[in-house]
Amino acid sequence: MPVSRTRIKFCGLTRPGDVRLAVELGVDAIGFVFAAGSPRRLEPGQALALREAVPPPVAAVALFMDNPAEEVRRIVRALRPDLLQFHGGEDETFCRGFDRPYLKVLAMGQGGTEARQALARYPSASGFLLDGHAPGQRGGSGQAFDWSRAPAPGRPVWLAGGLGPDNVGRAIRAVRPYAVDVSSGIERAPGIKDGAKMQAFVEEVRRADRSGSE
Ligand SMILES: O=C(O)c1ccccc1NCC(=O)[C@H](O)[C@H](O)COP(=O)(O)O
Repeated sequence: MPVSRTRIKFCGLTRPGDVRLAVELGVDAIGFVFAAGSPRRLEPGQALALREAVPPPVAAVALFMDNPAEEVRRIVRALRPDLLQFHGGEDETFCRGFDRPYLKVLAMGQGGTEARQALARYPSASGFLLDGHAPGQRGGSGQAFDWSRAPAPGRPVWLAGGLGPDNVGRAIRAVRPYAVDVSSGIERAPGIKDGAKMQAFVEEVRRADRSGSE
């Protein structure tokens, strides 16, 4: 039986060495944060150097949270990201306005009951990233949610929120997502990734995929 491969996204990288290690470890996507107030937020010049360290087929993901459209346009022009990720109250018209595929984030934390309704509001979304924070909160919070509440939208689910080497195997078995996404679970400080945790996370995802095919 072929092994189904859970894709991996590392998010909130700020250092070239961490990007190089992520690529060597074989992750499928690397997220760069432009959300205001994030300790992982990048300045455009810094982001360009990091983006250039991401070779195809690894996807460079630009991440926003209610950023003004002109700022999103400027970053898309400069970085040429493969995928956008919208974490705030951005509606379908806004999200599809940058000529790039995008993920819409659904906040699944306490009070996040609108997830299922939200699926129908983003018909052009390439997929949905389910995150553990509450609506209106920033991501990168290390908060998990009850995976049994994960919707099955018929489009790729990127599972996030409080994942790490210790629980990502259980998360994969519970949700069978298209991809898993992690930020604080592979860090020693916000934006400062830990190489050993990065490697352990990838190994645990591969282990879960192998056990899923046995
Ligand atoms: O990472 C941030 O600082 C951030 C700030 C504002 C909005 C979103 C943010 N991160 C988005 C991500 O895709 C994170 O990887 C996701 O929320 C999971 O984070 P964690 O629970 O720390 O693994």
